[in-house]
Amino acid sequence: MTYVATAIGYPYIGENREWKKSLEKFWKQEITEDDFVKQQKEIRLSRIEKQLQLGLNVVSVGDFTNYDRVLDTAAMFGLVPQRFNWQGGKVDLSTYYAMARGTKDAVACEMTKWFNTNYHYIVPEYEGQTLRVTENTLVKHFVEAKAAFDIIAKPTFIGPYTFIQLTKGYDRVSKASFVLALLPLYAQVIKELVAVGAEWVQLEEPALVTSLDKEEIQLVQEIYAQLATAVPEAKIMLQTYFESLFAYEQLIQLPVQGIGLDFVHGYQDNMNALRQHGFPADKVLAAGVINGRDIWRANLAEVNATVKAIEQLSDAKELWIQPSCHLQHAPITTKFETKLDDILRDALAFADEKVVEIAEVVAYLEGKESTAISESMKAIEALKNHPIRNNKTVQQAVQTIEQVDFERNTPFTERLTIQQKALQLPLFPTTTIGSFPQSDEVKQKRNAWRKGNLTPAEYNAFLEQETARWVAIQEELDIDVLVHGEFERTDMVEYFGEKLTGFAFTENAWVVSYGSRCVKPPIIYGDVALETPMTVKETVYAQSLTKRHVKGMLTGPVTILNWSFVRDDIERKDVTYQIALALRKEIEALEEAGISIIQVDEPALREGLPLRKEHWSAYLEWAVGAFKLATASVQDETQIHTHMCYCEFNDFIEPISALDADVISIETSRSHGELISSLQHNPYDKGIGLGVYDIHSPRVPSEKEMLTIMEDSLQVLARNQFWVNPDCGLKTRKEPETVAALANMVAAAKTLRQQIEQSV
Ligand SMILES: Nc1nc2c(c(=O)[nH]1)N[C@@H](CNc1ccc(C(=O)N[C@@H](CCC(=O)N[C@@H](CCC(=O)N[C@@H](CCC(=O)O)C(=O)O)C(=O)O)C(=O)O)cc1)CN2
Ligand code: MET
Ligand SMILES: [Zn+2]
Repeated sequence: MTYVATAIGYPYIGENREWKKSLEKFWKQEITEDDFVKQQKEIRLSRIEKQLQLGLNVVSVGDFTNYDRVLDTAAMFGLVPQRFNWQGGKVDLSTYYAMARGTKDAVACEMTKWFNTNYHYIVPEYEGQTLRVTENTLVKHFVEAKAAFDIIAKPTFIGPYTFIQLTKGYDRVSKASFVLALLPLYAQVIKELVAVGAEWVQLEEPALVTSLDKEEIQLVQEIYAQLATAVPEAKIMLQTYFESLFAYEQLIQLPVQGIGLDFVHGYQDNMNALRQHGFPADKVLAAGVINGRDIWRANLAEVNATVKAIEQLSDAKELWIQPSCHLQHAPITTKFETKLDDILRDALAFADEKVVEIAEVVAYLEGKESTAISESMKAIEALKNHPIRNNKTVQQAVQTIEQVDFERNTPFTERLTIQQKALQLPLFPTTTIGSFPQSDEVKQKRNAWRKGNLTPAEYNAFLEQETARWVAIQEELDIDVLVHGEFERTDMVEYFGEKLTGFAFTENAWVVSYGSRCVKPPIIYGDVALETPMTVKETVYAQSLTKRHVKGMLTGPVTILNWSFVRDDIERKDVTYQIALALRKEIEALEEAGISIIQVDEPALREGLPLRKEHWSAYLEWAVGAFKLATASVQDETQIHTHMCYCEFNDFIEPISALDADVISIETSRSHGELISSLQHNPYDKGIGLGVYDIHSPRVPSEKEMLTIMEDSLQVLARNQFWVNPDCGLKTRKEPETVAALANMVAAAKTLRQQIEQSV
């Protein structure tokens, strides 16, 4: 048996986020395009070198990107929407980034969650364009790696079925023509790779782990049959991840030379399938056995046992050992984390340490002796016994939750009347989602405070000054419900992690969230408890400056869970309930302090939805439950808001309603029509603000544009339920464009009010 240590993909942001910094400098025109291209190449190659040094036998190319790998695939095939005025030829960087970020004249392509992760990809749009291979970047990167290190790398890109599923713009009829146009291009790219010496080509097909109907399975079979005919000379590694392969018995027979399975997230089902149906003797099995999207050190004794079992159950002619998915979802290295609790630090493995684990597993299979196994077990045992995992009060509180704790006192329709009376808001109230621009000054002051160059009092005074300035701006703009601006927060999850016990936060554990934007997820490693209020001071301060309502602003329990790295020794449900109970206290404290509108953001509720429909109801029961547990104890007069963004919401209206939040603000501007039509079929009766402009673009939308969106929305929503707000928080925007856009938004709301008044 041959064993190969490999990875589906390795992070591209760089140990110190060199990739991000270079890209942002290029956008700001602080470096030239030539410099940028050179820097990106250096980063690309240095990460290959590192993976080789850490012990991989085969590394991937094509796992790197200039912004997003789905966008790369779209650009490679010339799938550029007309509005970007692309003149053909190669897709130049300016067209590429216009699609990602929008321009003055063209709205950006839609951005949405990559399966059940916190990464967002750019949604390809098919408009019937003539497709062709604009540039085979995979060949370029393959040749570049060969020249630098004399290796045969494994080119990887998004496979045809997944790419087709993620593309929008076609209906059932034109789907066939899209597939027909696309497949020869896949074949061409693969042919050219083989011609320059590639042995394996990896096609990533995470869509094959989602629930598929008969027609979809048939399409998958047709696609791969056609590819096999078109490029018989290629060896295709069909790579799946995030769950077990759907319809294993059928799909395992696809005419490809290798199949990759996720034995971490799809462990149970993939093992069962393997036991029942075996694995074809003529194929290579790539086994994802190290969790590619968490931060925990693996128990190598367990992993080795799994791998041995896989080996025995399959007839595979070769076994590849790899992390369960692209490592872009994990931070890069633990070596900078010098401030963590020793027991915790010892139990961590980021991307580099995971690569080493892969090499260790292969060494074990090859019969080499190593102390790695016992060391991993010791580290995990130590963390298990950590006192922070033994907070009896918190554990007891979760065990004694009762049914009444999940429900508000009064049903929504009655609350609505009570709140309307108490809050006295105009028709179509205007508001924002919470954050205002995190200017360079805000970040610099925070940095100075962290380094001890600014006293806590000075930092606090600065934050208050910034809040006061923005309260004045909001009043000037005549916004109805104000926010304090979230200037004290680096990130809506990391900030709460720093305040709650049971969390640890890192110095450098960045992962990419979209484009160049990164997040530093906190680590939940113990029982979660609230010791002191987290947001009361800032909110009450803002409220003291104005007669208008200031909305309290919290991140919800499910989002805190989904955007953190979470301990895996207890159920996710129980961790979430612990967070929910902590938030419940915070919400009660805000209410007690006189705050009458409280927003609890749950943008990650949808992304946490299992990839298989049969698991949805179990997840939703506790996820929706956690939100209700956090929010249900308030008075009828207190209005609970929530917010969601950058997900597919069309099949999600029911769970949203089940949250029993009085008002939701929801991102829609990049995919407006779809949500509207979905609301038509699934009536929604609570307060709702459909985002009227895209906040990911510096473009200032006109009043007229937003008015149109509002008028469309009113086709499916009642007047007294409709709120007006942007798609999401404004922290990434600059001040001038923010103020200009909000001014147009308020003007549009006022015009709409006038129209209504005139019509009665
Ligand atoms: N966790 C999470 N997930 C999410 C979202 C979210 O808000 N949070 N929103 C959606 C995605 N949207 C996002 C929007 C913005 C950013 C974002 O702005 N990220 C920042 C980092 C934010 C941060 O922590 N900033 C630190 C600064 C960290 C830093 O870069 N410091 C400099 C030095 C400071 C300086 O700039 O002077 C350095 O280390 O070099 C701070 O504010 O203090 C970035 O990539 O640039 C991320 C995600 C979905 N998923
Ligand atoms: N309150 C948060 C903000 O405005 C919600 C963001 S959702 C990703 O930034
Ligand atoms: Zn949002």
